[in-house]
Amino acid sequence: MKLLTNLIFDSPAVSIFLAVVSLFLLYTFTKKNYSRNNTHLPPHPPKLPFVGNLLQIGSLPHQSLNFLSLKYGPLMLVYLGETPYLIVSSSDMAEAAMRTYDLTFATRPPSVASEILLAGDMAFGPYGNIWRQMRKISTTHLLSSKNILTYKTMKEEEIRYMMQEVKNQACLSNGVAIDMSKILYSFANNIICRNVSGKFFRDEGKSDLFRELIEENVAILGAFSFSDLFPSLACLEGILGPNGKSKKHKIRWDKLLDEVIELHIQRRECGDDGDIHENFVDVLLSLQKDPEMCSHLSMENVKGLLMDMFAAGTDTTYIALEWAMAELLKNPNIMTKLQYEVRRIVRQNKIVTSKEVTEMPYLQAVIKETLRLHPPSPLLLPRQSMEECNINGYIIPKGIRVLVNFWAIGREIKSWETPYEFKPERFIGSEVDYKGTDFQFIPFGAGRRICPGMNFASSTVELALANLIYQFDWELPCGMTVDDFDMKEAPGFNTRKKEALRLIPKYRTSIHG
Ligand code: HEM
Repeated sequence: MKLLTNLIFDSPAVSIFLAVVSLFLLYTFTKKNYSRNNTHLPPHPPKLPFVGNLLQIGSLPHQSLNFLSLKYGPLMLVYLGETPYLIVSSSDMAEAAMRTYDLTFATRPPSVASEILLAGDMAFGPYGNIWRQMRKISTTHLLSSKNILTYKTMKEEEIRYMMQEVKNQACLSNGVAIDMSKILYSFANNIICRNVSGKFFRDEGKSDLFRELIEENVAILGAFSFSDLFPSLACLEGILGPNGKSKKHKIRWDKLLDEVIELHIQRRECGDDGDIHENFVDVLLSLQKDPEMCSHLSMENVKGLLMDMFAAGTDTTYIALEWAMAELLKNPNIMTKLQYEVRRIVRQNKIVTSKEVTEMPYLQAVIKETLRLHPPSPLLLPRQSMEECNINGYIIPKGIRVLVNFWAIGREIKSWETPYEFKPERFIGSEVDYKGTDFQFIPFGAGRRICPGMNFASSTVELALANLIYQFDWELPCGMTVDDFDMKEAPGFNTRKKEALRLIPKYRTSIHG
């Protein structure tokens, strides 16, 4: 044997022959492998080594991705750093991903920031038993239609607070425009604080701290973390900082939530459980005592769920309200039509009630149109494939991260006539709804990860908007015309308005007596 190897390697002719054969085999093998792995992948824009397509993504990622998809198609790969993302930009492709392959795409990709910050939560957690259990708790005990009816009174109370705030600021400002963005943000924050903590949340005096922490959450979770984009350099994250920032932030959240939970435990021990069914903390503490439930609901899960409600519920509600008001000011005819509907139905009261809102189809159409043009989560929340699948002839590899660009889908010419126009009438007499079955309109997502706060959010936005336009007439700041009114989005992964919404509210004396 030794002789044979010596013969082969000692002979120049044989060596050359072997080298040529090896090179040929290597070439065909790599070529075959390369094409097997790549020919059926969705197309992608040309990319640079290491940074991939990052330089083609501007400060409004959903808009940059929409622009790229017009060239590369509704199913394309984009390399954000080293990491490939599947970008879904049409209703058909969204339906394939979120209905046909609902289970395949039911998980969220791991992310260092969310793993630190939202350990034990549901919204960013992987698909599996823990997620299923928490999802059941949210949909059955926190956000079901029955629960939402229970929250009706507290919502109406929070509306009264907001109206009073508008009134106070209008008095103080002496006819100068007031910062409505601030007021709407406080309202959205207070609604969630109230639901989480109950009627005592104002006495507890934590809402400002919650607001500060939520703002920081948006900054941390709303950006790609370094190690998500460059997994090969993940070890640098500790040195570069974001990791440490998430850890410090998590400590502040833990301290705040521990204090709130402790206050509730003490209050329950003193027998003061007046609104026990009306706040998430008490509901979750009761469930923990339930023998069937306790093994599934650790304190970490309770805190994770509470953080989810803040993180997922505050900004989104505020953004929807802010854009609805902005579009109404930009389109005075639509404002007049909506005011007419609201004021026709509500004649006597000082406040529009949740019941009256259900009789206002144009109001609902205005909100739908707002969510179409200004979806608060334009790329929904990221998903990840749990196995390889085939969509539209393309191989979608296992483990790929997925972003569904609803900002693009809401402007698809094949589904929406004059898609860039704000036209609530398109929803009048139309069956199209955001419940997750009409894939041209999925501002709350679809499939098993659809937003569980959808009904809670829509009833809050409807009630708030109806009251704002029922109780006040609105004007732009002095000297500003509709054409000057800024409608740009702020940079980032949500669609906050760039400029604060500054408006002049005018009381309707007829209802204020
Ligand atoms: C206008 C307001 C809102 C919008 C537009 C919105 C939108 C969304 C979207 C797009 C998703 C991802 C769905 C998917 O992956 O298919 C989501 C998930 C979620 N939302 Fe909302 N949301 C809103 C309000 C709320 C509220 C008020 C709450 C709670 C109080 C809430 C709680 C959640 C939770 C917990 C998840 C994660 C669900 C899961 O992963 O299983 N959302 N939301």
